[in-house]
Amino acid sequence: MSHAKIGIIGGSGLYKMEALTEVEEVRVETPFGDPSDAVILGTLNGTRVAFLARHGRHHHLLPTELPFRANIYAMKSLGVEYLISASAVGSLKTEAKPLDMVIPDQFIDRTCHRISTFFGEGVVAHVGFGDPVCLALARIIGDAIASLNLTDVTLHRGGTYVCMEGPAFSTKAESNLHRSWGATVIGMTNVPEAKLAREAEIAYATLALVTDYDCWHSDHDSVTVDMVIANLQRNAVNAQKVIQETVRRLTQNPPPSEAHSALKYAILTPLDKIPDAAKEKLNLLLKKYL
Ligand SMILES: CSC[C@H]1O[C@H](OP(=O)(O)O)[C@H](O)[C@@H]1O
Ligand SMILES: Nc1ncnc2[nH]cnc12
Repeated sequence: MSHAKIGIIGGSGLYKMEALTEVEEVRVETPFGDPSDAVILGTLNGTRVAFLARHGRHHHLLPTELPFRANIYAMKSLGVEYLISASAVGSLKTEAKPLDMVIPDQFIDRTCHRISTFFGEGVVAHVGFGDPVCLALARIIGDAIASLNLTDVTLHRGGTYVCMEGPAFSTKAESNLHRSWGATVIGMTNVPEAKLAREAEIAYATLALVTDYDCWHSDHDSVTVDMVIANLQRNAVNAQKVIQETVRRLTQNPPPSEAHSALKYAILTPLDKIPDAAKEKLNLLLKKYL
């Protein structure tokens, strides 16, 4: 059966993992519809991983259109316990330069058209999200970057990722507002994913690849799609090296994660009052508690 403990969601400019061998393409059916694309199962230095192109391999889905629930459910159904998100981000701080890598440890949610929960329809749950990424996984990604001594890349451990709705980029007023909040980077995708991963008890962390200075920096042009993709392409080989090294470290030493028991005290509805339809739809997430 198709199975992988480690999942990777590749964002803008990272549509494929070149180093995968023994590749198997799986179309996963979920109660939440189709994922963004087929999940690519492959082997990375002896470890089976599941890779998904967040916007589809041909980048046909807007951030608002992403089937976040289907994507996370698909990863869960393949057995994923650790999920690495690779994402293009704009920088909100001078010191985080294009080509740098940031491992955020906080998020600010500015989305307004996303469904960011598996719950509802008779079952209520509130997961803890004070630490929105798995700090153990974040540390491993940071250690992987540090060990590679990548030229022209500065690692920033920690930082706040603002998740905006998009698809238009920010205005200068918004960009300066986000800066005044002390945020480090901005993107359009990671918060719904992180919330759903937490509900699915998957440890989630982000490798944020800086592609631009958004639109606030007087010495740099405002962000354009060309700029994002050009810088991401310059960094795609490095990003894949980081993912490979992270997978190697995770395989050698999979850390305990609080995310793996996130639902333990989160479900409010008495189990015997949860409607059968909801129990069936969410069986994959709820079965260990039923
Ligand atoms: C192509 S620029 C805007 C686009 O890039 C980022 O995507 P991802 O997080 O999937 O790498 C950003 O969030 C926007 O979706
Ligand atoms: N400046 C920016 N704003 C939002 N998402 C981005 N992705 C890459 N750069 C971005």
